[in-house]
Amino acid sequence: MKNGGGRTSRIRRRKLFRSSESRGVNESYKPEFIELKKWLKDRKFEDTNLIPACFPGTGRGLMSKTALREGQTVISLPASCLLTTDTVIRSYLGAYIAKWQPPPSPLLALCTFLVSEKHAGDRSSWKPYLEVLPKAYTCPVCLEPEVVDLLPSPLKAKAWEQRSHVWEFFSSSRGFFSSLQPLFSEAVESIFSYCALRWAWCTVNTRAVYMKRPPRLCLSPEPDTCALAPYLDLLNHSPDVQVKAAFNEETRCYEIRTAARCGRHKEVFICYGPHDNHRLLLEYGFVSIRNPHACVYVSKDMLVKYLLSTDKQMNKKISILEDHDFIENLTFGWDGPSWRLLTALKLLCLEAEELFLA
Ligand SMILES: C[S@@+](CC[C@H](N)C(=O)[O-])C[C@H]1O[C@@H](n2cnc3c(N)ncnc32)[C@H](O)[C@@H]1O
Repeated sequence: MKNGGGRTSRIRRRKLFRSSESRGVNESYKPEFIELKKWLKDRKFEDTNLIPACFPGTGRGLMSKTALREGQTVISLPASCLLTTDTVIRSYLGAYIAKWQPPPSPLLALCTFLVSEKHAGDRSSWKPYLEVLPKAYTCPVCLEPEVVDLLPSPLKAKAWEQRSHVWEFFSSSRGFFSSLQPLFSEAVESIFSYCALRWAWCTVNTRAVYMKRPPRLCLSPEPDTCALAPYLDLLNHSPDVQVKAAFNEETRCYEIRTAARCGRHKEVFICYGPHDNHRLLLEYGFVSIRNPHACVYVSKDMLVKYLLSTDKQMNKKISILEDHDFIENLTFGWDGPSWRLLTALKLLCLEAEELFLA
């Protein structure tokens, strides 16, 4: 048909739409990526099959230059490119960390290094990496309070918890920041401000890869598991892909292997975990449209409102659920109610005599 309303043209349009959905615009010509590639090369990173690109659905990410086979290593980043607590302790901050009591946490060490290097600007040997990091984030801690209040519960409560957690992280670190004054000509309060620390916290939270480091006496005993991996951290999340990601002790590289084939000029994804959209927004500041883990939360208030308003055993039933940690994370997913929700509903629907037998 010539008017474009027929079946063939509908199929063609659908195909075109699908391919344009994943088609990225090459960004490797941008000065910040040219500098980053040079910096990585100096640290023995061998150019990969990937190039930075901007995608209509997911924003900035990495695109395959060639088709990728199943099991192929897509990126292999030498240890010298990774930013870990080892990097921080070996730096000018090491002596100050070693002196400070109680010892700073691994997270505080990483965040302090990021803020300090960002402040150093052109003098920082990490400048090419810092230049490609986002200037701002969209995690709830960065949103206006009025926007946080529009989030659905229980995400709203978790978002407020995140804001107090980051504020507390900042307040409790002020003493340590003061101890760094000899390193700077400006007042540390203006360098290690709340906004600067929040930016560093979001950088680590949204971009770090998992890499377990042995405990160190100069750091607090919290798990030391975060490493910043320049360039590799441009990979976006898809709930549908499977990859193998780990530090290879033999090659001394952090490696990512595909578990399935990937076409040429397609966005290459990794999976950040089987997260629902609440968790993705909270931890990474985005939601995934076709998320198989998406779910709707059913709150205690909703259960009480629709099930129990006339039930004389209501308080007892609710307290049983609370005692057994069954009042939170009750969800409906694509397949219907979760096992937790069904279990809670079964208990809430028991007759009085059944409840005493239970
Ligand atoms: C590890 S970084 C990935 C690279 C990032 N897009 C960038 O430009 O630097 C993680 C961040 O990328 C974004 N992101 C990751 N996967 C996404 C997706 N499927 N859709 C939209 N944004 C995504 C989120 O902002 C997330 O916090």
